[in-house]
Amino acid sequence: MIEIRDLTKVYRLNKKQMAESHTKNPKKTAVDHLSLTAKKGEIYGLLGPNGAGKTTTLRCISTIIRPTSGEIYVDGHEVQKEPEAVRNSIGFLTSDIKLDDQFDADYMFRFFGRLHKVPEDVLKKRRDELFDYFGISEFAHKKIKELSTGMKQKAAIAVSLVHDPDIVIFDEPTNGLDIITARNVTDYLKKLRDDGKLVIISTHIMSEAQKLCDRIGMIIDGKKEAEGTLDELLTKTCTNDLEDAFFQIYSARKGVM
Ligand SMILES: Nc1ncnc2c1ncn2[C@@H]1O[C@H](COP(=O)(O)OP(=O)(O)OP(=O)(O)O)[C@@H](O)[C@H]1O
Repeated sequence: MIEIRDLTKVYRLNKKQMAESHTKNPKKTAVDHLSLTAKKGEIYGLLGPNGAGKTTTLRCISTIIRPTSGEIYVDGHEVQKEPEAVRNSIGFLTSDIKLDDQFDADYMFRFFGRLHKVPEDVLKKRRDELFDYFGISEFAHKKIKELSTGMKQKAAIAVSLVHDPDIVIFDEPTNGLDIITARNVTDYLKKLRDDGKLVIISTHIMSEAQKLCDRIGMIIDGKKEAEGTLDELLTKTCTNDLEDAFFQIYSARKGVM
């Protein structure tokens, strides 16, 4: 289970970032008093526009960055107090963690498996299963730098799952993938959910959230503006699809459109 209580993350901007953002304020609040709970056996989607604070939230859960305030519990372990225990129970995929270009997928998989202390026989079984499923075997010995975007993403997904984590946190998992590979990935996320794991993803693709997620949290300007199952969100907004529901919530928040 993941429980976020009143999470706030404020970035300190350098001069260049301030100039790029056309602001004189050196502080940027990326996540603003956000609370949510996600449980095993569900796919929870963080849905929001660019810059809403989705990646920042996932990076705080995954112990990559420290919250400014608030608490996050991952299977009962608080991320700042017990980061090791948190890292052991999660698999994290994000575009800013890249596999080393000089190595191949097979090497990276085994390297991270050993880092997570996965026994050799289990590691081989996991490798066979994941490489088969994602069709990685045929390029397992090519250097990462020689792989296409989709191949890299598939390899990164397999590596993030090497230790069979109970909680899978994927930041925009289908980013850059063609529809066949994207379907492959979302089907695997459903399988993980059906195996009783908690899957939490971020996305700005409405159709993906609509089809994949059991519950959705809509994030705008770092705040959770709505949360529920697809049916609950459609009922709440009197709409027929998630895109319309999102626009309604977005315009209520921004006072536009
Ligand atoms: N390291 C950083 N330093 C300063 N500001 C940052 C940093 N990382 C993110 N931000 C800012 O925080 C806000 C939230 O960014 P974040 O990446 O969490 O959004 P997001 O919802 O994941 O967006 P996207 O869908 O575009 O990936 C944005 O305004 C972004 O510019």
